[in-house]
Amino acid sequence: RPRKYPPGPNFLPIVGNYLEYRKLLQTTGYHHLVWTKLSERYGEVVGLKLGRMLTVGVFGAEAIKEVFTREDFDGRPDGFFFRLRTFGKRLGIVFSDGQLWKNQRKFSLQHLRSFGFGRREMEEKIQEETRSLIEIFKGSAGEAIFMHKAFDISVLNALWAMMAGERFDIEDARLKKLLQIIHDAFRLVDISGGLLNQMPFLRHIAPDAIGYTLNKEILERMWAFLAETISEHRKTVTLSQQPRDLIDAFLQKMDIKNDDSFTDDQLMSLCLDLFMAGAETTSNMLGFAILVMVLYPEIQKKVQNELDLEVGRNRWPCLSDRIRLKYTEAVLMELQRRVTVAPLGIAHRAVRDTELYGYNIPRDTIILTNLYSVHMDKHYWKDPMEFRPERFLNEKGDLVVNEKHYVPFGGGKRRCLGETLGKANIFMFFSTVLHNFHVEKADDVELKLEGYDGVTMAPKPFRVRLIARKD
Ligand code: HEM
Repeated sequence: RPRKYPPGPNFLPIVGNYLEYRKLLQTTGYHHLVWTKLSERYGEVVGLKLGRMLTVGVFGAEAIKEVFTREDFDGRPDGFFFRLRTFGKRLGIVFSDGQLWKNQRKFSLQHLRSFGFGRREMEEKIQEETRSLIEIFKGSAGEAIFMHKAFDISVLNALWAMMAGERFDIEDARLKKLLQIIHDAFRLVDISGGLLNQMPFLRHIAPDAIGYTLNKEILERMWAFLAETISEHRKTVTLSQQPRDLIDAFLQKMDIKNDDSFTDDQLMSLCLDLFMAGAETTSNMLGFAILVMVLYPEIQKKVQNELDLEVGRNRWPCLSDRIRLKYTEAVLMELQRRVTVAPLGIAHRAVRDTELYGYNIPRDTIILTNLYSVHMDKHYWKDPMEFRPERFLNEKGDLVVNEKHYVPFGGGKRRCLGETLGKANIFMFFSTVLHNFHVEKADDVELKLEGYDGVTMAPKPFRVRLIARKD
């Protein structure tokens, strides 16, 4: 153990704490709960060694805020698993760091904005998507339909319009398959990169068992899909025309050659990152949102009453209604708290030898911010397991939130880049579905808010019946 490393169980040779971790995973069922157990024993900062990776878990609002606000922790882990996605190099945006990440984050935000991100155009795109999806739902009204991934393509479309200037048909079989593969990829490992990162040599011995084979297959499919889109752009883009989308803007920047981080491999990696980050989280959250409506019919009724009062029956909800739809907003905030779709956030890395809470953190240690522990803090939330939207409303019915204790999108310089889009999509789809339909349970099985484990939480398959509401 490094000197004054955060407390935790003793390391074994080669495997470190891997075996103990695995045992705890079997009993708790979820990676974030393994860490919760360790935190109960060792405190706010817990130090493990998983295979060859020093990995530190950080718990509670205070300590996590410190990680978010200190530059020492702004890095992302390096290693086999992370490089596998980016041609053996450190590329992309989610798992890159240093100057390349800074340039790419700035570029992405600037250009997503110029193609509508956070603006009226984005809302219009989302509205188009809600209309298409509601049409499809109306076609199957009254039937039992699966909801755990019903929003996959719809939420991706607004992002894809800004990135690639196109939308997908909601029934597009090829894309459905691709998104299924992405869901699978997110279930395959946890955010620390799993065994592929901790003991990469195992891929030579047991490539299937540690997920190497499946991982490669998923990546190859994604690359093939993206290569096609990028090559279409390359054929038609010119330096003299206004860029049509983010891919155009990137290709133009490559031609000017004033920044060597704009390469073919980087374009592919950036698209992969944005596509995956944008596709998985929002869709899962909406799946859970519908699940909550089935689990708590009285909350569903209250949301619908508020929609009828504030929006009326003559038009559909829009983003500017949000400030008046306080209860609906509180339901969505409570949802993000209770589900914490990225329970361990996205792994950070100490970029230099540093300390946290008096413990030494060697350079390159992986830091896992346990966002779940912030949202489940008994002292702060009192009854964290309960689904109670009222905790976000004061006596006057106004929304109240303490940013330190509510971190679904992380914080600091690494905070989620897609927050505005994610929130807009969630609000628009949720409110429009409830404005149009009563949501009823379709099967006689017990439904629970607990989802599949992985990099993100995903709702398990469930079906509902959508019953059209009267105008
Ligand atoms: C409900 C929806 C979403 C949730 C809960 C969510 C949550 C998060 C969290 C917790 C992080 C990690 C913050 C950290 O490192 O400490 C993150 C990062 C990120 N998210 Fe999201 N996200 C959502 C939607 C989106 C969307 C729609 C996009 C699409 C553009 C996106 C793109 C990203 C990117 C690119 C990063 C990495 C940022 C960086 O490393 O600089 N996210 N997100």
